[in-house]
Amino acid sequence: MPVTLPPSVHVEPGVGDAELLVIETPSGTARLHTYGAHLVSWVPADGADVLWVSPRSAYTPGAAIRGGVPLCFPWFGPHPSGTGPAHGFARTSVWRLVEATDLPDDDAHPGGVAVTLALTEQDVDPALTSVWPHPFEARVRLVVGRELSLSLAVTNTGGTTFAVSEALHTYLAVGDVRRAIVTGLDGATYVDKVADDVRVQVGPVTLDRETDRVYTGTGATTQVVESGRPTVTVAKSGSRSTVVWNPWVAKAAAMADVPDDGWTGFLCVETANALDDTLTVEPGETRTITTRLSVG
Ligand SMILES: O=P(O)(O)OC[C@H]1O[C@H](O)[C@H](O)[C@@H](O)[C@@H]1O
Repeated sequence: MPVTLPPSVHVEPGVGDAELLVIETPSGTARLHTYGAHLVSWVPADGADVLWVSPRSAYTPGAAIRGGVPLCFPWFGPHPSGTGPAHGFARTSVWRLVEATDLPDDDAHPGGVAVTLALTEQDVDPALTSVWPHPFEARVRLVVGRELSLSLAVTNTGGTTFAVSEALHTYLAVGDVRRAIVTGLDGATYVDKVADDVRVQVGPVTLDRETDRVYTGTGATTQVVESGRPTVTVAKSGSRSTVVWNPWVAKAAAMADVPDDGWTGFLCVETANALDDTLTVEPGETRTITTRLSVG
C-alpha cells in the first residue's frame, strides 16, 4: 500500500533505488534517506544545517553515508565475533516508509511533521542477518518541529531474548572542533578507546587529539558550545551511553570519504546504548532510544 504523504513531505531520488524524503515545515527542513533511515540534514528556520555531511560521502548501496545520523544497530562498533560490518546492518539496509503525518501544535506537544520508517529481518540481506539471526522489527520515527526528535524503537518479534547495542551517531556541524566543548558529562565514567583505558570526566569535554570515548551509565543532556555559534542541545531518553568522537588528522586522512581537513567541521555526540549499557530485549518487548536536538 503506498503511503499518502502530506504536502509537507515530498520524495526525491535517494541511494540506489531508495528514496530521499524531504520534510519542509515552517520551523525547518529535514532530509531523510530511506537507505539506512539516515537523516542527512536538519536546517531550522533562519538557521544553518545542524548536521555535517561529508562532501566526499559515497551514496552507494553497501556503503554508509558519511555524516548526518547513521543508525548503528543491532550492534555498535565492530561485530562481537568480527564477522559482520562495523555498526551493524541498519545503516546499509533500505527501510520502508510506514507513515508521514502532520502533528497539531497544542499546549502539551509542539507540532511538526512525523515520519516513520520500519525494518525487519525480512528487509535485510541474509548475509548480514546470518551474524545476528533474530526476528525483530525496528521503527525509526523522526519528528521535525521547533526541535528535532529521532527515535529508534526495537521490538523482539521472536521467541528468544537478544542483545542490542546501538547509537544515533549524530555528526554535529561545528565551526572548528578544536574550539568546541561538550558540557553535561562532568563526573561520568568513560571508556577511552584511543588510550584503551577507563577514566572519569572532569569538567567539560575539550578535544585536542583523536577522541573516541564511550561515556556509560549516563542519561544526561549534553550541549555543544562554541563561541560565535548557537549552542546545540542534545537531550535523550532510553539511552545510558553517550559517545564523543572525532578522528582528528591521521584517522581522517585515512578515511576515503572525509576530506583531509574535513574533521575540523564536525563533532559526533552520539545517543547510544553500548558496552555495559547493551540492552537485552525479551520476546515481545520494545526498547526505544530517542535523541532530541535543539538550537539556540
Ligand atoms: O567509520 P565508521 O564505521 O562510521 O565509524 C566511525 C566511528 O564511530 C564511533 O564513533 C566509534 O566509537 C568509532 O570507533 C568509529 O571510528
